[in-house]
Amino acid sequence: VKLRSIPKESFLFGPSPIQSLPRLSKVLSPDGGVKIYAKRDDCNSGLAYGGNKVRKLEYLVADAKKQGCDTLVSVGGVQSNHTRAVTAVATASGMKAVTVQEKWVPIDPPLYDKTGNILLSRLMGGDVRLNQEGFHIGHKEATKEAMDSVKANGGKPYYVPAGASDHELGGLGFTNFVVELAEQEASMNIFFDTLIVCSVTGSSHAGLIVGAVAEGKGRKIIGIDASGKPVETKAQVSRIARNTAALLDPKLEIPDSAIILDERFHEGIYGIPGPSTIAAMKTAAQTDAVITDPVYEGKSMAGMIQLVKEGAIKPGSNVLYVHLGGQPALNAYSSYFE
Ligand SMILES: Cc1ncc(COP(=O)(O)O)c(CNC2(C(=O)O)CC2)c1O
Repeated sequence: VKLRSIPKESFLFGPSPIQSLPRLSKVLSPDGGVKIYAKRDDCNSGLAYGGNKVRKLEYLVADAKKQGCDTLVSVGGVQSNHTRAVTAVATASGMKAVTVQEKWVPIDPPLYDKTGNILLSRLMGGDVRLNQEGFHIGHKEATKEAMDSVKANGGKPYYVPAGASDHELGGLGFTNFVVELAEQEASMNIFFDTLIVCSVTGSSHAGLIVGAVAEGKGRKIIGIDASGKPVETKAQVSRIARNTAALLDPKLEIPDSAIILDERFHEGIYGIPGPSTIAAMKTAAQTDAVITDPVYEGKSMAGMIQLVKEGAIKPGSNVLYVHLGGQPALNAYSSYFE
């Protein structure tokens, strides 16, 4: 109830589509024991390829407007989907965007800082500021400088942390995702007992946990770490989940058992695909033409494939792959697919 009373923008087309993946299901569960579907948050909005950040930013942009801000300031890697989404929602809302893009991934393949997400941000007129700072999911010094520069120019900046995650409103988007999912399940007459989601700055995963615990239907949320720093990610997921629960219903307890992060698929480092990521991307693309990216969804797809294959997901399960986006960055990683 409280969730519906919190203001949000309308950046989404409506409920993101739920798609059956029959050929992938057949490959992973030949006896039909496990059925796999995807909820396509990568197709959730007309704003510059949409994705999970657009869903989260519905709440943060409403807050920015309430505060009379005119510029969104945020941070990510060179090929950040998040900073592209911040630029998109700012532009569509008649606001400006300043994005600090750091060297979160220690590689320099052809066109890495010219194509994909950063190209989109520039095309939308974003103020894109590159630096050489390394990866971390926390708050970064360079964003403070960017905030100060906006103020110095008479602007009123609104700070959006990495991934729109470590923010009071960061978990609401994906808590609302579960409400939306339940409505779709009712009309489809199905229940997805297991959700698989990529986890890095953690508020997509955290929001799903809050939604699942609040609805009390025993829905299992399995986060697949892609940060390569699972201790930090798990701590941030836990913190965001508990802060979001407290915001919505002080009596809502998030048990440790609800916070599941599988650390086997990050391939040792954020932002670089390894063999299992590339193989998973090809499996998804070559069964149901589901396109994933080498930084995020390719790693959660690898996680889902392994979890189904090893029998960690019991027969009779309906598994929902939560597709959060990321495809534009593929163009910066073409050298990995030659
Ligand atoms: C396509 C895609 N899938 C999953 C995730 C992980 O989501 P969380 O950050 O909410 O854990 C991202 C995040 N991306 C970040 C970015 O800067 O793009 C915040 C890290 C993502 O873009």
